Amino acid sequence: MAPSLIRALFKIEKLKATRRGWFRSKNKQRTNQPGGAGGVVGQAAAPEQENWDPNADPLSPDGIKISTRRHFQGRDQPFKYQRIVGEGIYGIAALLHDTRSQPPSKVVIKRPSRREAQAALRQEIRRLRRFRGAAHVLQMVSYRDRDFGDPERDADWGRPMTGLDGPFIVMEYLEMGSFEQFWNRCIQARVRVPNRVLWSIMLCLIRGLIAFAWPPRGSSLQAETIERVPPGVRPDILAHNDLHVGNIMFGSLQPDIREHSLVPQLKIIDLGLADSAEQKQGPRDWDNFNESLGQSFKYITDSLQILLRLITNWAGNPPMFQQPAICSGFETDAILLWEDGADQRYPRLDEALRRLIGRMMARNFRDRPLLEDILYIAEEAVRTRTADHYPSEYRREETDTSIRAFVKRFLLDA
Ligand SMILES: Nc1ncnc2c1ncn2[C@@H]1O[C@H](COP(=O)(O)OP(=O)(O)OP(=O)(O)O)[C@@H](O)[C@H]1O
Repeated sequence: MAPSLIRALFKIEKLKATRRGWFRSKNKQRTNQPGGAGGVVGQAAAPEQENWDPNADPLSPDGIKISTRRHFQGRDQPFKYQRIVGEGIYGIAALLHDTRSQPPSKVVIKRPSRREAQAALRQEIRRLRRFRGAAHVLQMVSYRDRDFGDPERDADWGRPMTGLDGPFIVMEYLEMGSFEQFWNRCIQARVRVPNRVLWSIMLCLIRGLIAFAWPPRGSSLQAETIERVPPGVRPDILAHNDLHVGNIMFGSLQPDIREHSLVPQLKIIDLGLADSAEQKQGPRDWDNFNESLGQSFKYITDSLQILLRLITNWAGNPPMFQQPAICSGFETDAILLWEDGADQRYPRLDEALRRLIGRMMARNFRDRPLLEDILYIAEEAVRTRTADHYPSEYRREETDTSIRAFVKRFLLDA
């Protein structure tokens, strides 16, 4: 192959890998604050006021930070400004304390810091409306956008937001940070992630995928419901288009819901680039559906593959241009798990999980299992696996007590 072609291919692969989060973490700082969300450079570290330009253009990152802080520092304002939790190309995300609720709760407001980013935020509002009620997608609490009229102006939300320019989104606060931060912590500690935690993460990712195939389109008061495959309903697929490890975040523990009583649920965020799959791929048919869903599978299992790499504490970059490995007679891109000798290298890994990932990442989407089937397998694993399922030498790290300690160390107290 000509060197220039190799270089071009390498660039494409690196771009893809960066997108997936393989390289991103090196350039990021962690906030290291208890419950601190966000992994974006420059957030909430130094005293914010001193770093911002007071004469900044109102529609610039500094200008938006200043106007947000000022607005929510008003004396009668029930939402109290806390800090910036995220900053990106789009704009800023600021944490607010809602003093009216009992006990007081927290929400995040996302505002664009560039004119060009306003359209993406409007798109995100449009998309988030479709996901109302989805347990594994970020939930919007309120918003303002001309296209949809003023915020859902009930007495609760309208008044505190008066005077704040749209578009903006008010959303639930995901207090335990991103999958990427979690991954970094695990890598640094060279820790093995228990199988039952991996299964729980896998189930969340599958449920998120179902939400993207059948967005619930709930009302503004819709309670969150666990995603299931609706029998006989054709999917209405939305492609996320930016599903990297920084855009998957941890929510909270839910003692009343078995699935999340030990491990917090994951939520997909940042729907600014989400788009209908059919717009990209022409008229919808089942092949298109499978293909676009297959692509989402790949993003999702890329995230999971990163997690699985923790088991060997391998922090290097993935090999490029690799031949696929073979799993159950199919070519798979889950190479790390299925290349020769991988089973001996990951002796603690639940074989059913290894096989499921191998099949989900089959290179040919026609070889991938049906969504209903992977959901069933993951649900059953989360429901029925206890420490007793695992060989005696690995059992200790799979007990409820060990998992609680793991979650406390790497998520709750991190
Ligand atoms: N609801 C939330 N709760 C806690 N932190 C959040 C929330 N929403 C966003 N963040 C933080 O802000 C960061 C940026 O948010 P988001 O991904 O929505 O913006 P973006 O500029 O579109 O990002 P990207 O660079 O991934 O495209 C997130 O990575 C996260 O750290």
